[in-house]
Parts: sequence; C-alpha cells; structure tokens
Amino acid sequence: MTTETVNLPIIDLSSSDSISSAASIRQACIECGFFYLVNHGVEEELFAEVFDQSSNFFSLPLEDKLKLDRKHHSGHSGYTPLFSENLDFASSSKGDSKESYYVGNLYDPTQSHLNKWPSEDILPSLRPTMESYYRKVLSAGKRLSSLIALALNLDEDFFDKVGALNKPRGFLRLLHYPGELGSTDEEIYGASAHSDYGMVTLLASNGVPGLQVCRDKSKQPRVWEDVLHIDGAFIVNIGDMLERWTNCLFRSTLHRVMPAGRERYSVAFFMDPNEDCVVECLASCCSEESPPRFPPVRSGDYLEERFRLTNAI
Ligand SMILES: O=C(O)CCC(=O)C(=O)O
Ligand SMILES: [Fe+2]
Repeated sequence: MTTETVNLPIIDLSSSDSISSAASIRQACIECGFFYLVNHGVEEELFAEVFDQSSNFFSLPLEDKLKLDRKHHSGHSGYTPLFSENLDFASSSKGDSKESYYVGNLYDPTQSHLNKWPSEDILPSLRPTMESYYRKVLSAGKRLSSLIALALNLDEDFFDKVGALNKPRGFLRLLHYPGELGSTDEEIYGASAHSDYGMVTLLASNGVPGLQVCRDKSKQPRVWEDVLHIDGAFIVNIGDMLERWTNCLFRSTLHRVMPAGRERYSVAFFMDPNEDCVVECLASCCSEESPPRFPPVRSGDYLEERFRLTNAI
C-alpha cells in the first residue's frame, strides 16, 4: 500500500500580516496539528553546524555516550541508547531504533549544570553550537506563540501573561536513526507512534524521509501519511498541553518515524510552559456542548508524569 503525503500549510514567521498567518495556523492546528514554518531566523549555516555536531556526537564510542546516560542523571538531560525507549504502550516492539541526546535548561544559569556534555577535549564545538541554536529556536518559538495566541482569539501576549514563556521549559533533542533495516520479523520503528507532551515542537531534519502522521487516531486500521521535508523549514506540531489548553480544538497529532534504510538525523525543540504555569482549558474553547475535558494541571507535574511513564518501560 502506498502512503499518501499530507498537505500542510507553510507559515511565514516574518510576514507582517499576522492576522492572515494566525488564520492559517488556526486552520492547520484544527485540521492536523502540524504545519511548516519558514523565515524563522535560524540560518542555513547554523542548521548545517548543528547536524555536523550531532553526527560527531553520535559517532563517539558507545562507552563515552553511556557516561552521559540520561537514566543516571537528574534533570532529564543526557543520552538515550538504541532500543531504550518505546513511546507506544500498545506496541510490543523491542523499542525504538533510535539514539538520542537531550539538552535543556539552557535559559537558566542556575539550571544549566543539569546538562551533561561530553568533554570539551573531544567535542569542543558541540556546546556552543547547541547553545546558539537553542537561543534562536526559542526566539522563533516565542514569536510563534504570539501567532498561536492570535489564532485562538487571545491577546498576542497571552502565553507570557499566564507565565508560560517566562523561563519556558525547552529541551533540544538530537536524534539519530541508523540506516540499516535489519532482518527480523518484528516490526521495528525509528520512533513508535506518539504525541508530544508539551506546548509546541519545532523539528528540523537532514532530509531523510520517515516522519508520518495519523490524523485520526480513532480510525482503525490507522491511516499514516508522510510528512515531506522542506529545506530550511521547521516542521511544527502541537503538543498535548496545548491540546489541553484548547480543550482539544487544536490537535496533538500522533506521529512516528519509519526506518527509511538511510541514516536520519533530526533535532526536535520541545517548547514547554514554565513548570509553575497552570494549564487550564480556555474559556473560549469551552461551551455548554463542549465542557472542559481536563482539570487544570501544573505544567511541571504533568510533564514529570509523562516522562515517568515513558521511562518506566
Ligand atoms: O525525528 C523525528 O522526525 C521525530 C522525532 C519525534 O517525534 C520526537 O522526538 O518526539
Ligand atoms: Fe514527537
């Protein structure tokens, strides 16, 4: 069976017509929860540098990477080895065929010690490159959040006012999917079906295909559509916390990565609300026919629980 390609709008972050951008975002988030973002301020050279550094990192000997194992560190930073994660509780697969490396807390000098970096002697440019990328992608994410607020008919500084974006909780996740397909009967995923936990995710990749979305999770069997790569564009998707905020008006869509037989690198930036921000269904997204489906929740508590469930496997 051939897979169809999903048609996603392209949002221009530099456009002066924020009303029309907000309208496109609203439609995209209601229909699919995914869209492309261009003119976001992250230069091509910086993307190239990020993917170079990512490739250098994953080429380190396994024992060096395991010294940074996320399991042994607080703060959710560090390395996750191949097959260590299964995002889809319903799947019996042996774990995802990917390795990853998380860095976070870069906004806050009092938290940044929680990051685990390889020694500067072996990878001197990894840290400055990721710090610079983090700053730029966070700035794009904050500008995008004003458009998202407008898309919800809220003031553009809504997410600032509710304390979401003053020291947001942002994680960069470098991902590496090895190219080999292996020969087993078991179904192997690069990343198994999941939705993201937070507010929005800004994803960049080296262009090797594999990302797919399932726009209707209630339909069986599931229908998966390919998300094509566009050079220089972020693929943006809504996370579960924004779905809660909007009482399911905006969709946190299931997605996965299928192995393509070629090495895929991607970098996800998860922009999540400050941990003390309370995420509560917006009045404008609720009505008598559509009462709030979720109780208010402190962002930090919600995320900790989601991390705990993923790592419990
Ligand atoms: O690597 C990708 O393209 C997707 C990664 C992803 O969905 C995730 O880490 O949440
Ligand atoms: Fe994801």
